[in-house]
Amino acid sequence: MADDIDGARPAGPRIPTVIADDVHIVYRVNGGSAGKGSATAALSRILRRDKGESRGVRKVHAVRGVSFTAYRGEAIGLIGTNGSGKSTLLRAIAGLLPTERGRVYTDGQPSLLGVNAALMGDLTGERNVILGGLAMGMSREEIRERYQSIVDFSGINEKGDFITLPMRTYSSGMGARLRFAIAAAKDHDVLMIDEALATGDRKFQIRSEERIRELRKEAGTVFLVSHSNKSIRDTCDRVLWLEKGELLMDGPTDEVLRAYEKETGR
Ligand SMILES: Nc1ncnc2c1ncn2[C@@H]1O[C@H](COP(=O)(O)OP(=O)(O)OP(=O)(O)O)[C@@H](O)[C@H]1O
Repeated sequence: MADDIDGARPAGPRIPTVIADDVHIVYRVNGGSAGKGSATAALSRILRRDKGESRGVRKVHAVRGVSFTAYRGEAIGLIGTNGSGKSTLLRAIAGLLPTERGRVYTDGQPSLLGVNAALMGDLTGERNVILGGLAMGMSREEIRERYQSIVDFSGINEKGDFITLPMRTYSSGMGARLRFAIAAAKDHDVLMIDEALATGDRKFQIRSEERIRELRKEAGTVFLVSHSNKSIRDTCDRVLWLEKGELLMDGPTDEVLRAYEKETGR
């Protein structure tokens, strides 16, 4: 378990916020075409069908037996090469994917902030702030109070009045900044951020890293998926390293990143 390296964790007993107990996640994909074309593959498909297996459904075992306990005040980085199961694990913690085996226990409602978080492209940034706020359970009054600070935090209006344009006209970085600003306006029990920092520019990254540190002090738990080792180093005190769906390492940021960098050469 990681020791606190910068004193952000509140004193007193450690309170668990997320417990993953031997979690397995399996996707079922329709229309897969395993070995299509070869006579043996066709024969084995027919035999499988005879055994009652549904036609054309392939399974992807994306998370394999992951267990860990996260505590209040921790910022935990999730690292691993492409397709290692990071986003899938976050979605399972958020309750968006069922576990095939094992359980996820959470204290409070985890909020998942992905770069693809579902705001509406045809609505203006302004309307999306309201929509996002309502979706997070804020009242209209709370949204009105925080509206300006959300827009200021996002920096969307720094170069002109963009907040009144439809969100589909934003660059990917602008969209990610607005989504982060909306999610960060609320104190979360468990906030999960999927790559959001990587898309903003450096100035915005510094601002969002600052906000992550604040959220930790307010006793939430933050999970951050990122391919930027620097973002992970700057914000997290503990890191989970996933590879092929398995938890390879769980420990203090420096220790895990050093091993990861040695293994992957980056
Ligand atoms: N909706 C889906 N349906 C079927 N398989 C999926 C789906 N989403 C992800 N997978 C598979 O699950 C595995 C893990 O994917 P996941 O997106 O969790 O990885 P990741 O570590 O977040 O990758 P990246 O760093 O590239 O974002 C991969 O093999 C991927 O092909």
